[in-house]
Amino acid sequence: MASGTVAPVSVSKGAGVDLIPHQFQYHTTETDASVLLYVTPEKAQAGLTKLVVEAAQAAVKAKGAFTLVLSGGSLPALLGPLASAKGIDWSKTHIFFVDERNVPHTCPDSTFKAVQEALLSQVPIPASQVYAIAEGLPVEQAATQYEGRLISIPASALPRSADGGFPVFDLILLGVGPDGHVASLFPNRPETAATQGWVLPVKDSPKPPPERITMTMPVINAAKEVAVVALGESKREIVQRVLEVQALPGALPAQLVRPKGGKLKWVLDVASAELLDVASWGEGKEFPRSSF
Ligand SMILES: O=C1O[C@H](COP(=O)(O)O)[C@@H](O)[C@H](O)[C@H]1O
Repeated sequence: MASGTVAPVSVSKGAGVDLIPHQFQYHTTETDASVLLYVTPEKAQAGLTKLVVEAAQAAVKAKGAFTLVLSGGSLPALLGPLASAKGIDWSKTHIFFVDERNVPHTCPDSTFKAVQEALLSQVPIPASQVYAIAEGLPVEQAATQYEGRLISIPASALPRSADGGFPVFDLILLGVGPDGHVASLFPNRPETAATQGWVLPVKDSPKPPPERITMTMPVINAAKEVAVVALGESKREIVQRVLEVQALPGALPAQLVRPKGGKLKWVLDVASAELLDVASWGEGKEFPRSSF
């Protein structure tokens, strides 16, 4: 058995059958993990919207602020419905980027640009609450500056973890690349193995553009909730590898995502879940857990 994994699994079907046709709970020693499997990408998008609204409401009720961390790639295009969703107080919402490309905000590669167009331009969020990467800096400085901005946020809005003093974001939305990378934490790279630091520079990313900044795995794993969103046929192979095949150390960053004491959710649709051995899930499925 992989270290840190504990069966059994309780399968709960029918929690909001329309939006969540199948919800599979995985309980591990570190995190409360589940897979939300939707029949269509549209229903998955609606499920993602609901998940964000619920996290926002809980965070504002608990501490008067909601910290939401976003990824790039295919994720921003799914965020549009949040603009009209009821229940998010944008004046109390703070937006961060789990990783960002070191490019101008006008560049098509900029995650900030994609999120701005899909969501932020549609909602009344104060500009000071959107934590974009600084433009035009060498990537090391961009990472240091981003980390410094996070450190300056009071613990009342962004608490620190008891274990290591990492920021505890309310919700981090991740994508997963075909090689299993999350954020800009790529397989077999030193940034992925980092156990210290909040934000690191990436100078030669295997996926273009080469310069990026990224939050570290300990920051991701300090979050209250992490949702990995993987929709469509192009994700089916990596979803199966991450959820069902224990990788060699360092080979699959997505298998390192285990928010300590927080919740982990995988948001899938039928196309991305097609290669999963769903029939065996009710018999005590374990999440594979590789190390770096
Ligand atoms: O480069 C990146 O890739 C991942 C995955 O993107 P996807 O398009 O395959 O969904 C993304 O999560 C990350 O933020 C981004 O910088």
